[in-house]
Amino acid sequence: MYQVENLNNQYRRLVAKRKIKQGEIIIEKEPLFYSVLSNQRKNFCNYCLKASSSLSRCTACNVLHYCDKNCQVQDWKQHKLECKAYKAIKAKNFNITIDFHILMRIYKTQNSLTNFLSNGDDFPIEKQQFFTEQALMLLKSLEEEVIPEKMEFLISAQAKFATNALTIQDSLFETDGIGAGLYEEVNYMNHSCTPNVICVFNKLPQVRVIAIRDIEQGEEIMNSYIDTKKDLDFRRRFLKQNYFFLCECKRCIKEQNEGVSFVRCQKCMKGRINSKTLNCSDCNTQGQMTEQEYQRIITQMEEIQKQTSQSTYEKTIELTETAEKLCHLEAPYFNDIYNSRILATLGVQQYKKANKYLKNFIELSKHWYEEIIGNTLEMPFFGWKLNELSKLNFHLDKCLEAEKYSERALKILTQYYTKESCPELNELFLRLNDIKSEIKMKYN
Ligand SMILES: C[S@@+](CC[C@H](N)C(=O)[O-])C[C@H]1O[C@@H](n2cnc3c(N)ncnc32)[C@H](O)[C@@H]1O
Repeated sequence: MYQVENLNNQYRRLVAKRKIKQGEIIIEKEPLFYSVLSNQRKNFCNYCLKASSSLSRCTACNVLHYCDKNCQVQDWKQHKLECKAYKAIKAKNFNITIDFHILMRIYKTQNSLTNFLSNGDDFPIEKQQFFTEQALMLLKSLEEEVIPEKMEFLISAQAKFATNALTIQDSLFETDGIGAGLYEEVNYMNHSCTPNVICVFNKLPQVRVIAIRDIEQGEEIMNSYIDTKKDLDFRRRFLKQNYFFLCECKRCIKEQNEGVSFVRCQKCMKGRINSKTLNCSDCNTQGQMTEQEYQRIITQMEEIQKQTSQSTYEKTIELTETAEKLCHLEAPYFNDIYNSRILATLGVQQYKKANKYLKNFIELSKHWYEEIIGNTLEMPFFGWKLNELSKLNFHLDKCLEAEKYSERALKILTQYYTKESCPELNELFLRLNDIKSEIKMKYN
């Protein structure tokens, strides 16, 4: 279905060997190495990566958490090689990050990750010093001699992990990630801000790379390394700092040349201010806004985006209203702001309002995915949002609506997940049965 192309013997990419239809699974792979993010260790099992509120810790090192004896025994094959070292360094208050943990496993298996790009020299000097410190700490914890070959191996492994690690997501995309892993072949996928595939985790920690739109024969298969709803500045800055390239995808070039228009004109309150010309689309006078005013609005929107996720219901509503005066709803910040508004409204049990907001949110997201990113709506994200809408409608006793949303959600989600591996999908199947029974009772 795909092949690896090697340009100038240094830049690899994945290319479609035939037309790939939207929804087709392109790659399905187990990781070479994976682990839970350090800040999620108390929430997800280090072996099966499933969420649990009753994980138990390895009593010897107190670092890794497991859901049961079986997972602990399975992981012991690897963990026995590091447990003593972790106990020793934990006592010195050294923070065992996911990077350090994976580095340890790479070192212990002596996998030199030959096919993984390292970007070694591009890392800033402070980062290279950090890699050196971590390598020294690792050898010290194992009471091993520090020799140049070992240091070189450990520094290169860290650079390779930083360049190729894939974030492991929960199926509902509710967290910023539960872990990270290194997956062969997936590591050849380059970035685009208008990706044609998405990575999902149906059977943790296995990854599935799935086409989110039709891909033509010869087209490059590309995923996104970042949240595609971020603005041009953010995307380019992040990619430059972490992956050392200037993104020149079609979307970045278009936004760079034509600017974007989502800031509301503060004079007429109707038109849009173009980020390049600072002209309003409605009153159409030149220089409707100064660069400083424009930047102030962007900063304020970023601030509101952060604040709404941790505010009370009243404050969230107030902040959303302020945001609506500053920007049109297509602004990249509204996705998170709207999501917080839905959660806050559900929190105070105002289900009818939440239902209305959720419908608006889906409309808003449609705009993003269809017009800006150019994808279809057949993405898991929409499936889960439709699932939420179905739950809300069922709760509000609107069974016919609930049935319609559940069926649409199932149609999308079964392309990505199986009910045997994804408990949330199984729940959706069961709920649809309940909804259908309720409808039969009501209308027959
Ligand atoms: C996970 S690797 C992708 C595969 C890589 N091209 C290879 O040969 O192994 C990530 C690295 O690929 C390069 N890369 C990925 N996407 C790119 C893009 N859109 N433009 C330029 N370089 C890119 C950058 O060097 C980045 O750090």
